[in-house]
Amino acid sequence: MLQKYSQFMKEANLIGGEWVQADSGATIDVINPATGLKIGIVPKSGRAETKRAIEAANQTFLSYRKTSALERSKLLRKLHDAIMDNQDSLAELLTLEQGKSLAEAKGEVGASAAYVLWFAEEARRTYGDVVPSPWADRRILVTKEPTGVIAAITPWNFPSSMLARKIGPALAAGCTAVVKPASQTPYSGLAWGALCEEVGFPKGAVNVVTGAASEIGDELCEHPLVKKITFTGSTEVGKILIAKAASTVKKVSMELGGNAPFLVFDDANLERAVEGAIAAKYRNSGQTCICTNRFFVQAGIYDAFVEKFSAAAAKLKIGDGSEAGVQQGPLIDEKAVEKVEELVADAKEKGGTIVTGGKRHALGGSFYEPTVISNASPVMRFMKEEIFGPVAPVFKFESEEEAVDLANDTEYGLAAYFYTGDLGRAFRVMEGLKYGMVGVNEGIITTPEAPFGGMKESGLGREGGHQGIEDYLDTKYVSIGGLGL
Ligand SMILES: NC(=O)C1=CN([C@@H]2O[C@H](COP(=O)(O)OP(=O)(O)OC[C@H]3O[C@@H](n4cnc5c(N)ncnc54)[C@H](OP(=O)(O)O)[C@@H]3O)[C@@H](O)[C@H]2O)C=CC1
Ligand SMILES: O=C(O)[C@H](O)CS(=O)(=O)O
Repeated sequence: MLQKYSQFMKEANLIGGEWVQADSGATIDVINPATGLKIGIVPKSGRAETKRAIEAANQTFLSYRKTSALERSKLLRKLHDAIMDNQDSLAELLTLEQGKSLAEAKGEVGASAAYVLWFAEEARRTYGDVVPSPWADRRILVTKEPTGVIAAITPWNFPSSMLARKIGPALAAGCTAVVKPASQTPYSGLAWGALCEEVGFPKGAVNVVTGAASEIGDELCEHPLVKKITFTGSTEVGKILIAKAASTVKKVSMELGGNAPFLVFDDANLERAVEGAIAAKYRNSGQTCICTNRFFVQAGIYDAFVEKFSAAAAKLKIGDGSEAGVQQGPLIDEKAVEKVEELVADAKEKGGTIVTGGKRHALGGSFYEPTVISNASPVMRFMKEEIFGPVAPVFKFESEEEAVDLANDTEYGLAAYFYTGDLGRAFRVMEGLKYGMVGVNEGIITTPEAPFGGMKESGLGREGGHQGIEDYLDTKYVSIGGLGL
């Protein structure tokens, strides 16, 4: 029987409105992480195809930039509706290539639509200014104009919603885009091209190329017609892109790695804290940049928290994300599991206690048991390294000051969470944490209305909120004389 997702499973690249193969005919296999089986292929494009995509995007930009904000807003609303009308198919495709549970995949597709709807509204609010002139015979205007062709490079962990946070504001502002999805999860990115085509965005507005990351990346970073690079992925790759983008002084938005702390104070609501901890740790099998990486629990509540938290983790249903009721899918690949195994072994060598999990799941492949490790200590690699897997080290602390110092002891600054029932403590800790996003008594905080982004080496810029469209606009100051005033 034809699977619902097949209509979106594009085994081609979208360049200037045409679905094409790589010039060389080379392809990349796409693997289902739950089964290890090949689900399809995509073109292995390189610099030449990327150059053509950039030129097509620029040709379309010359006319698309002149569309009215209202026109762009209406197109984005149609895109929102198309995503929601196809939510089940897009979610099936996402689970097939990324492995997350269908429930989480549907949630991610819903988030994609929500970001598009938000930017459909923001499109009509890119206000400028009329400034009181210091000259009686002149008038001063400040206007906002679309930046131009933007390049979007996205990771495998949220292959749909990461694009929503880039394509949404770009199209809202009047920009056009060249997209490079992650090679392990290309179909959700290619589906964006199909959806934009379906709702009537002009050919060349959104171009999607798959293939050799460094080749495509180099062309995107070096081509003078690309005016902005927006990237979500590792800090390591982000630094490469920032350096390469400097050659043509491109704007950059970077959503990079994280090392989220999760503080639980003695005065916290324990049930609420455990519920938030499960959500903040095990979403997408721990493979999100804002998943908790380090739990810090005050001494008075430590044992009770570890007991309840590990019991809840042990109950999570592991399996193929396409199966009903599954809460935890596989990790993205064997390399990801090996990294998790290294970090767990390091913790055990340094005195950590495995309370639950701590090994590969009986299902085999890249399935790993939800894991809780007590007696965690700052000498463990968890303290500095992003786990990107379903492993929760729980550290103990005594004082509020110690907790905030431990939480801030990292070069990252993306998301942080803490639970307390004390209002004064809430403000002291919120203001003391050096993170771009803070959850207070909440473990899930992402929403289109709020600016998503980090401090320090977690990145530059914000996605979502009214801030999210600013990076796709150029500010122009106009001084008008000769008016005979
Ligand atoms: N701050 C945030 O919002 C998020 C941050 N992340 C971070 O990303 C990491 C996990 O995601 P992962 O996909 O492995 O990250 P990577 O940085 O390895 O890859 C992200 C994207 O960059 C591409 N890429 C890799 N090397 C280059 C290059 N030299 N030039 C251009 N593009 C390149 C990849 O292509 P290809 O797939 O072909 O290699 C992929 O599309 C973690 O550190 C996580 O914290 C992830 C999601 C969100
Ligand atoms: O890639 C990620 O980790 C996402 O940014 C997490 S979220 O936006 O889905 O919360």
